[in-house]
Amino acid sequence: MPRSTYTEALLGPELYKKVRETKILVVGAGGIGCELLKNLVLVGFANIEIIDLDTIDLSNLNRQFLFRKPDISKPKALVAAVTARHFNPSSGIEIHARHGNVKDSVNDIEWIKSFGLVMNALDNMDARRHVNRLCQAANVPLIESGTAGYLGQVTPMIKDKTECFDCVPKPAPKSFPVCTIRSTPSEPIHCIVWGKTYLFGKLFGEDDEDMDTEELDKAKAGGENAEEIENLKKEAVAFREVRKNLGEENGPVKVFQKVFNEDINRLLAMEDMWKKEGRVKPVPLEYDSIINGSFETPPLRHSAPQQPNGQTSANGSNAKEGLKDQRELTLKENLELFIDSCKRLAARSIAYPDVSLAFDKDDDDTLDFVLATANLRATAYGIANKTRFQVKEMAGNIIPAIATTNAIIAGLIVMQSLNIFRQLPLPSNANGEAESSAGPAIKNVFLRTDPIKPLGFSLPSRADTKCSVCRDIYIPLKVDLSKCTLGIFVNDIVKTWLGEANFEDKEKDEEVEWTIFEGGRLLADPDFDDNYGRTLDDLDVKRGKMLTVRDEEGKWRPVHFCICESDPQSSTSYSLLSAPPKITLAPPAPIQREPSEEPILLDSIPPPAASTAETVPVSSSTSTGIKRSAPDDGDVKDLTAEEEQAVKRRKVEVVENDDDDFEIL
Ligand SMILES: Nc1ncnc2c1ncn2[C@@H]1O[C@H](COP(=O)(O)OP(=O)(O)OP(=O)(O)O)[C@@H](O)[C@H]1O
Ligand SMILES: [Zn+2]
Repeated sequence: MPRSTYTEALLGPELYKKVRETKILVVGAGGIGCELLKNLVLVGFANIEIIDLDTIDLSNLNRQFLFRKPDISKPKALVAAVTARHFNPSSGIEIHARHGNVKDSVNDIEWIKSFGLVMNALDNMDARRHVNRLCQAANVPLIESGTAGYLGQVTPMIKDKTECFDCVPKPAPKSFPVCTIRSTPSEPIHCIVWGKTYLFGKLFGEDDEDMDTEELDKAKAGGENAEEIENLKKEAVAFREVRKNLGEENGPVKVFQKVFNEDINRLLAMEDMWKKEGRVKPVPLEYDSIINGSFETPPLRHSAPQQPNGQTSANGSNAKEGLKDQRELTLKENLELFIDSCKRLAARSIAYPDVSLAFDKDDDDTLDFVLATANLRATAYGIANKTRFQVKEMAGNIIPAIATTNAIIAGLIVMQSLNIFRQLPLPSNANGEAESSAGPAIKNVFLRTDPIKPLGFSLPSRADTKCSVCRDIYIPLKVDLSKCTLGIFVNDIVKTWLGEANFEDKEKDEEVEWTIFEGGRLLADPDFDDNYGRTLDDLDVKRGKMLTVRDEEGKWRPVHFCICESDPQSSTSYSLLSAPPKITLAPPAPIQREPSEEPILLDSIPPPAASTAETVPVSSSTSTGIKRSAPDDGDVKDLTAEEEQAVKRRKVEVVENDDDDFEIL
């Protein structure tokens, strides 16, 4: 009996038909994407497109199980599609795999409209935002997802029914004041950021004098110590000298001398700096005495176990024990590693003078350099040292990725996709009637570290009426970019076609004045028609971009014309597919979120050991139990100390997750 017999019996003929017929898009073939694709194929989704820009890396293999060692360097999407098909070979499943960026211009509104549902399995904000806007513009339901260690979430986003990805502001990337990083560090992370973004850049990165001055001027304008900023400017100039001599035999020792001795002495001379409460004066490091073992290590500012050899251990472990990368280096070892990694990097800079080096957690030379510099600086400031493993995790912004979490989240995505199919009508049946059936409510689902209640859900919030993504108006515009001028666009499309739209609350004789933007570029306004004679091509308005039209007064919501490929049959330079839309008023004030929109934990919770996708209840029965806030975005979540401990204790498979979203500085 074919596999589909059971699925059809479970889902019922109506839902199963939707599963078979709806074309779906999976964006990302990484940790979640691989699990998801396999699930979709097993359930019987028969018309799948998957897109991923990346190729397979060795570090993906421990959790992206559709890939094997011989697949390394091959496109993820292509390999994932070939492997996943074997999970359900008999059912005529079509998987169209594409190796490319979802942001490519060919992936325009017309393309996204060809899908009945989109599922994101991404790892960065930028791509998520892009897909969200496309889906909102095209009115295609999106299921957003993310994991961070043991945490995860699945969030359906449906235009006019739920909030979108951009309705909720996202936390700004973590950053530290310039002076904390450059002069007064107090935590290991400050030393790591200094080594990775400052010292590394100064010695081996692009030497951008203007950017340096700009950053320092900004810090000064922001109220940071003016004298210190002037000193830092001088320091930047001195670096240029040191950098020139880096390739010489004693170049790295000179760098050490400057950075860990002279610069620290210079800082100590600034008496005022150390008067501030809580500031701990650093101790200059001395090359010779560290090498001959006579250097007296400064005490730690926060008490931590002292090793018999004078070395301190951040975690209390013996400095000589443990796995190679999980052992703390001695001060002398850090110094030797600093000199050695400087030599290796200098040799690379000399061999390829036109290529500026960049920190990469998987590049041993750069990681060794950051490890050694961070620990030397930490020692000078009485801050606990970190192991290579810890520095790699912190400098590489690594959030442990756990295969099981990805698998659970992928299962929940499929459950939610079935809920969406139950709730939403299919485009139309043969008779042109919309098909829909009632079913369990669409929910946001959260995977948490609470062993008693690992799964929680909330009913989706309404869209924020001020959201500039999902509340705006989108119109596909098929246009021959080489023929259509901005003048035609403004006069024929905006003033004439859009001018005939039904504007909410428009006075009889009210004149609307329009401003035209592409992204952040102003192309035209009532007093600026210089570009009218230029074609859209000439103005770099390409397929996949949007021409945004705003009324000068900001009374109505903006209208975005989404540029699509022109119709080859069309004799005109553009074609609009519909009548002008209703132009609604822009909202007057931000809305207040209602307390009832807080996440609610599930009433019936599956036992932790059995918390698989199949055991997640999908009934709409809700509980008014304990309320907890959900992670706003799985992939930007910092693990708490408790969660970090849990990761270590359970010795789960911990793998690297190069999260593009989270930046230290
Ligand atoms: N703009 C984009 N277009 C297409 N695919 C994208 C885009 N941005 C990210 N991706 C893909 O999304 C997937 C996310 O998967 P995941 O979070 O497991 O990251 P990863 O890169 O595979 O793993 P790691 O970062 O730990 O090495 C990746 O395969 C990545 O290539
Ligand atoms: Zn929104």
